Amino acid sequence: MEPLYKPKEDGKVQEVPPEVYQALHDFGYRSFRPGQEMAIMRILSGLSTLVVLSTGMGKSLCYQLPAYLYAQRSKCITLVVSPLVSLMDDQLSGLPPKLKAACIHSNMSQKQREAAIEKVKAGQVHVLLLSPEALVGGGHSGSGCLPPADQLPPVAFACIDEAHCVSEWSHNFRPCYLRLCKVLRDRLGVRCLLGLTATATLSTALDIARHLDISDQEGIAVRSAAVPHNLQLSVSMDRDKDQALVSLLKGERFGVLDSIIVYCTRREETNRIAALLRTCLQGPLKWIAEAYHAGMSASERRRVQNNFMCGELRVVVATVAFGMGLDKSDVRGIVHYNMPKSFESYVQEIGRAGRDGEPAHCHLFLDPEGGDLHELRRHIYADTVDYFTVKRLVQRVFPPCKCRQIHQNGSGEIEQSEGEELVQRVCHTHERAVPMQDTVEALDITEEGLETLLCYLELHPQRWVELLHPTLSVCRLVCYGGPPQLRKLTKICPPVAVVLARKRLAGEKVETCDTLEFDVVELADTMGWQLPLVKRGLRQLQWSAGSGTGRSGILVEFSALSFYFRSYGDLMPEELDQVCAFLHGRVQSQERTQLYQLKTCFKAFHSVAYRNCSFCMDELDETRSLKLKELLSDYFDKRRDLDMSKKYEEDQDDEDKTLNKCKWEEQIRADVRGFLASRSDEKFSGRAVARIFHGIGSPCYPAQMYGRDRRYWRKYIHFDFNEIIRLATQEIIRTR
Ligand SMILES: Nc1ncnc2c1ncn2[C@@H]1O[C@H](COP(=O)(O)OP(=O)(O)OP(=O)(O)O)[C@@H](O)[C@H]1O
Repeated sequence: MEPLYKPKEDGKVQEVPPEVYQALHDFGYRSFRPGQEMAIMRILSGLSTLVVLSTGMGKSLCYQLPAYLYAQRSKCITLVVSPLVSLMDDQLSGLPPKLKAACIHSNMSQKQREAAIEKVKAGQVHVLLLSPEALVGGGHSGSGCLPPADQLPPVAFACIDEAHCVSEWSHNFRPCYLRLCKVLRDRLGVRCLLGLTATATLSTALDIARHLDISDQEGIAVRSAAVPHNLQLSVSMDRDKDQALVSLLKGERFGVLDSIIVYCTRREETNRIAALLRTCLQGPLKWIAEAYHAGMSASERRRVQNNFMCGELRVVVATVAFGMGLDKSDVRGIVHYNMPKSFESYVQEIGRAGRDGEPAHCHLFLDPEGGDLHELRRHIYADTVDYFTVKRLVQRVFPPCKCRQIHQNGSGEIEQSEGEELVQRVCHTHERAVPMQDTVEALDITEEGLETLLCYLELHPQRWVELLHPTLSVCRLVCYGGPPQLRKLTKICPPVAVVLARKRLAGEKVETCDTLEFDVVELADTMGWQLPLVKRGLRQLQWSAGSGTGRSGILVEFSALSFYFRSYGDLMPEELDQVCAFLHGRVQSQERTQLYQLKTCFKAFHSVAYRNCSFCMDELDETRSLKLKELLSDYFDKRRDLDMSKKYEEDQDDEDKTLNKCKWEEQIRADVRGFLASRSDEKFSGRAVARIFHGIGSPCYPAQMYGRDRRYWRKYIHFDFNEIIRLATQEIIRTR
């Protein structure tokens, strides 16, 4: 769609016209907050923009105002993609009354979704809120919920909330976000994208900007200070954290504060600590402390949140589930009972305090033994895969094709150039499907993990694969009229003829056959037909020709939700090795980068920590608070490599490692042998054992089952994960 204003000759935006100020007033605001003006003018000029602004600084206006102004000029919609389905209804009701909006997400019934789409088609909606899955597909349906672009009003622009999820180096990469940009551009013809995020380092912001096709300098509209000035930060390393927490909340700094959130990592802990605080604290408020976590019922959570919002509840002891979308400006204190998983999380969580600009206090308890650090490391290891698994995946993604053979038969030889033999690509890619559930079980990786690996292949400069929408790939066709009915089908339905002919070639008896089951993606690809056409043709077999509504006595079912993509089939063995090496290297860099960041985070907190909280519970030494803020802005504002694996390697403390090795190696080996003997009827890889020793569940070795044996589960959480893999693999080979 045409932008509302033309950018100036030099690509910069025009002065803000009066109608924009008018709209701002219509929304009930007197002036713009920093950054809003620039972002809004860029969107109205059709220039893609990334807005990085701390929570509560007013990011939403950056899409609301342009959406409103575009809709004033012509019939169009603005798409807003937001990953927090649970907050979508709140977001909807929080929109300015002038903006008409609807939402579509996977938790809605089919009927509700259809009603929303009807409203959109009828032009009654300015803003359509969507979950990423509703836009790009995923989950069980495997397809998005939106009708084709030609049935929708033109899209003015699309806003991507939590835009950091698009960067594979961000603290919260979501592979479906990559597909999201593609779908918006290719399928819906969107040219102007607005990315919103509260937390991104400068380097991540540049990476996000690249994905949003923002090339100009001003594309990253705003970057606010990492930590607001009104927050006072402190860290301490107490041996008895429970006692320290109670003392802190009774001390002069926190004792007078009304609204406090205490963040814990584990759900069970929130209950325990809330009970502890109820016992140890007394006060005028009706409820002193309550727990909040995602495992509680929706009504319980609502009750706790409401009591906190209206000021009747002083302390909420919560997991990070609490606070997203919380619009309470006078939260006065944030306490981290455990170390947060990254600087991004820390900044986001403390950013929930003092939004009204008044002073607020934040305190973090750092485990002196590094217990939290070990706990957080587990999550990093949970996502990584070994070389062998990568190889098995690569075999599934690049099954060999016959293109080279056919090409050679045709042209006689492979072309040569300047005396060197070149690997000539003769295959122009094939459409393939890899069933999700099967692969999850066979490779013992989560669906999300698999999708991430496929994304890496797509992001590689050589574009090893091109990802398409997930699809159902297995077709089952049953002829209730028996084998003669199936044979008749071969005359009217070429795909059925091909499947049957292949069976015959494979030496199967087709005369008695009345049921077929086949990979419809592979079939369509071999025939050179488009998949939707083949599927439609097959589906139509269920209806009698001519009669319109009569059943034909043929059942056609599609199942097995699969990753669906285009990939080459003529990769030489050395190229396949290269692909494996690339993927494995990528996974390792990611693991090391995250480990490095985690360690950096721990070191930073450690460098400003008091020995115990008695040093900061009554008053605060400003210098340590300022030093932590400096470390945080250094982290967020300096440009540095996204891949920090080299730094991690440099940083590895060899001495420490060998010390650990000598002390633990024999014991770990003995435990591996003991573990294998106790489960002699099962098969384990070194990684599977290491996961169990670290207390990490996986699709094939779930925590519910393996966590019961307390002898081994989590036993070596403090010990280097990769080292356990090495030891376990050696022991496994030895016991074979
Ligand atoms: N220009 C403005 N003038 C005054 N108030 C504003 C302005 N823009 C936004 N606000 C107010 O600031 C508050 C926070 O805005 P908003 O919810 O958009 O923040 P946000 O950056 O999206 O936060 P989060 O990251 O939590 O989603 C809202 O109450 C909103 O009404």
